[in-house]
Amino acid sequence: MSEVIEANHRPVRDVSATAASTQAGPGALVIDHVGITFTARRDNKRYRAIKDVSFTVRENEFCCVVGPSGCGKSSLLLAVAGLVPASHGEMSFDGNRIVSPERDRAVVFQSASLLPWRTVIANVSYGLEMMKVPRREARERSRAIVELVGLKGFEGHYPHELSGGMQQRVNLARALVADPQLLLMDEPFAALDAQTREVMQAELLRIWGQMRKSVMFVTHQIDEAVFLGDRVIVLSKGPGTTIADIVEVNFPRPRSEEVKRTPEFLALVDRIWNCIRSGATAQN
Ligand SMILES: Nc1ncnc2c1ncn2[C@@H]1O[C@H](COP(=O)(O)OP(=O)(O)OP(=O)(O)O)[C@@H](O)[C@H]1O
Repeated sequence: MSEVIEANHRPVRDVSATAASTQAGPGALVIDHVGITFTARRDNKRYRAIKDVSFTVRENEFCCVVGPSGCGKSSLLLAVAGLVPASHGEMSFDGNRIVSPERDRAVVFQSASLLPWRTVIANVSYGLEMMKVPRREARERSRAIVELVGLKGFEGHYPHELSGGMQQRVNLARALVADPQLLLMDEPFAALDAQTREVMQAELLRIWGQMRKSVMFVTHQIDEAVFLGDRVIVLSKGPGTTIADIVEVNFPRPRSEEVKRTPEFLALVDRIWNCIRSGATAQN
């Protein structure tokens, strides 16, 4: 749910913005007192999705974002991608202000949206073709990424010949092939069955371990966030979403499924779950 707002709303600044900006090193994503509003077509009024959110994603960090349905997770991710403007606040990546989509940031959505008339390798190389990368180089880079995501041998397959998990691997390869510094993932495994989802979580960690990108990963699944992330940002209930908690996850890497059965893991899941369930409001 979003909140209708007055036309002249101005955000209140507090100490967390300063903290967010100064702790960020090079290669960091800085989200500094960002708010997001939408103008609804139905009544032309402005509705606030995100009220005031500040956090950083450090270079090479795997940062997960969770929160109640409708709290604005996807909107925030789209804003970082440069696809939705912030109504106030600032966002920067690697020191550059975010105002539009750029090649340093790639997005992976829940739906793979592959081009059905193109093979796996042609889907993956499409972005490079658009960037006018020479054909041979584009093919070589695409082959390497297809292998990295575990699809060696399937280069000539068409999307309809692939399982949902394999399609999502292609989707990931499409995002990675242009070598972005920041990967933005919006519920990428939500449409997969539980077993495939677990496989893909492990695969994503393996790939991330090899490529070491910064990742902002939005999910509904708290255990997924704790399993994957170095930190979990917990957003408060909308409307007027802020940050409810920031949870450090210190399990050693590489992580295996076993960690999910440890008391420490379950305690973190519980902490986040209680925070979301209680409809917590801002502490940070
Ligand atoms: N393009 C848009 N126009 C108007 N309102 C929008 C638009 N996109 C999102 N919203 C509103 O902003 C709020 C946040 O939506 P958003 O999809 O970002 O939340 P979410 O936390 O990702 O939700 P979910 O977990 O259910 O996917 C919602 O109230 C939604 O209706």
